[in-house]
Amino acid sequence: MASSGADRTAARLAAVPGIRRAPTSRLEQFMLPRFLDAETCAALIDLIDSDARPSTIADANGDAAFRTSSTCDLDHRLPIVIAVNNKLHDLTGIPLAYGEPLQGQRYDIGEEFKAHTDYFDPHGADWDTYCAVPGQRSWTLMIYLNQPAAGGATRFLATGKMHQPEVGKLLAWNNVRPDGTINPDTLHHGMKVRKGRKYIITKWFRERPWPWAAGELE
Ligand SMILES: O=C(O)CCC(=O)C(=O)O
Ligand SMILES: [Fe+2]
Repeated sequence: MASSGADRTAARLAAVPGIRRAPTSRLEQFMLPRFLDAETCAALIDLIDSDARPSTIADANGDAAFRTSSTCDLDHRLPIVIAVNNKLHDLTGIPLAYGEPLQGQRYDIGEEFKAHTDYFDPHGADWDTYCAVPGQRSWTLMIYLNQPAAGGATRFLATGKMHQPEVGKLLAWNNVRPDGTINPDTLHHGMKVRKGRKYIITKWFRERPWPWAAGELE
């Protein structure tokens, strides 16, 4: 089977001018300021506001307050979404076919996404539903679209680092280890917004191609 190339993404990212790698061997994680320009971020915020629904999680854990944000499925046929997807593909070297549809997330005051990992539990009840075809998630690419007046940092528990939202800033991390097993050291917390609103977009790549309909990515 053709590989997604995700195992080469860390080396590729490490060579990007201005990128910073987390100084740890526990996970592959990077931060790149100003990956998207302010105009693109503002346009994405408008799209998210036009079509947001309550966020959900796989393998429900009984905590109704675990993820309290809103989610927007961004229409991949829109020119701006095509442009952002292409940029993420160029950055990671992972072909577009391996990406889930791009999503937007919005957090109002008091909303958060408690400490979690983005991979699916291979033994969890929802594995077949979400992973039978595309397989496990590999890389997460997350971009802050704005800077809320207070709160909304993303905290990685393995590094102790709190990443502050800034317009266009990108975070990237590999949810699996080089041997393909899940990496629990990717545990992270989208912390409560204290003032204002927080907007991000997220792109998750998979081990195998996403079941896009024929011609959908052209
Ligand atoms: O909002 C954040 O800072 C984190 C978001 C996140 O972890 C996710 O969407 O999986
Ligand atoms: Fe996450």
